[in-house]
Amino acid sequence: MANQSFQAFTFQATHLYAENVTASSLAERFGTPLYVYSRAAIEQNWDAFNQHLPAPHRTCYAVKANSNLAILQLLALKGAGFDVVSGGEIARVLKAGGRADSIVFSGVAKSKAEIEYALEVGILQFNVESLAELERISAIAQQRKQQARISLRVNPDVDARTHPYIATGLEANKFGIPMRDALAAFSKANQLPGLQVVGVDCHIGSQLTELTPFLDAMDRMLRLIDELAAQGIDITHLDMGGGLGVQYEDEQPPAVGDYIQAMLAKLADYPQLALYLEPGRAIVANAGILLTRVEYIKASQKKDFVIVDAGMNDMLRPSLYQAYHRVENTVQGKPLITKPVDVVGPVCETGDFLAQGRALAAEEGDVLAVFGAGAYGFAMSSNYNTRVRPAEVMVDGDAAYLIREREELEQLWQHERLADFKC
Ligand SMILES: Cc1ncc(COP(=O)(O)O)c(C=O)c1O
Ligand SMILES: N[C@@H](CCCC[NH3+])C(=O)O
Repeated sequence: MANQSFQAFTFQATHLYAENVTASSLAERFGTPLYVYSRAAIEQNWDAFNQHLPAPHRTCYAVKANSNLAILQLLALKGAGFDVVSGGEIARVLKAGGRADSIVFSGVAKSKAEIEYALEVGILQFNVESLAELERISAIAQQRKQQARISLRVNPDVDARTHPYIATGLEANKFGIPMRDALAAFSKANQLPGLQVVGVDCHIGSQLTELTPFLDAMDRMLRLIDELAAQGIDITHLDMGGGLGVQYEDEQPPAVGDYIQAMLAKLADYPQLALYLEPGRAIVANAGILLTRVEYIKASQKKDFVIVDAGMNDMLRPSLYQAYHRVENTVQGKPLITKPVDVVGPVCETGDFLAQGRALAAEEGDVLAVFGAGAYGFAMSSNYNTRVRPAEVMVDGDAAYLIREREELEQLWQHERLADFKC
């Protein structure tokens, strides 16, 4: 609960509110499925990081968690930095008014064109994931008569104790350079003419609910920084990535302040080091819900199916990770369905569910809210089954801004062409 002092989505009497607006009025006005975000919640989550991590430290919001332009705009107005993983995300940040020199560029497969683009616009630094990438960036920077600022992402081989699909800090994962090769990699980077080595980077996974894996990884990074100093390579910042978890069900993740203070305490003997963090989920997850309307109720022997108009194409986390998201009727007070309920979508996959085995009150036409949908919700949506992706709305007090129009069918095949078949 520690990270949830502000509750953007609350029941008042029988109705769910998003800030000061009822969820049912939003569903009526904008249609469903609909992602709804709270400006105040995003700002409060951001402020928690910013307040505990003053300059020269930096918070770079991980754009992949939710890349809607209005969300990036809001964070840019608050002075955020950004962590990106593609040229597309760089372009989004710039389009939303973010500063190029606040961008760190992560990711294992940066293309030549993306590196060119990043150097062209003048990003803050590259988080480099392999020796081959070091050489590629150096060569491109040299051709452009530039020096690229780089951090090397080191894989500390620490168990993040999270879902295996979102753990990234084990040697078996594709990310970063193994710890045992790190010294050699830094020494190589230091000799490459197009590079300026500035940092050490690591990111061990997402939805972490304990401090210990972060602190273990940090100890390993600080030992490496000592060894680098002994070799004459001076590091000016340590990027510990993102990964702080949120409460979806009954997890008790550390509070932002405790998480940051524990890390800053480890820097007491390193006055030259700035700490960078790249939170995604912790900024937006609990600042968003997904509204979906009940199409049908279908009874079966052991359980009932509440069939809704949002599917795994709109919200993939339950299907992909068996992730738990709280689901509630936006109008309370109706009797519970007597059997356990699976909330399922329209997509033709058995794995198309938003919730399983729940106690729920629902009738045809009701609007349900899926909580914790602000991170990796719309961002992982698709057009599978030729379904248009949902609209997105940002609520700010009494006001609701449409920040993404619902797609239209014609847009789904606008880049397809009928072939000129010979009959
Ligand atoms: C390099 C990097 N930084 C930051 C993040 C953001 O992670 P989270 O949303 O868990 O804070 C990720 C995603 O896991 C990542 O891969
Ligand atoms: N997509 C994941 C998080 C992945 C983080 C990316 N490195 C989720 O929904 O939980």
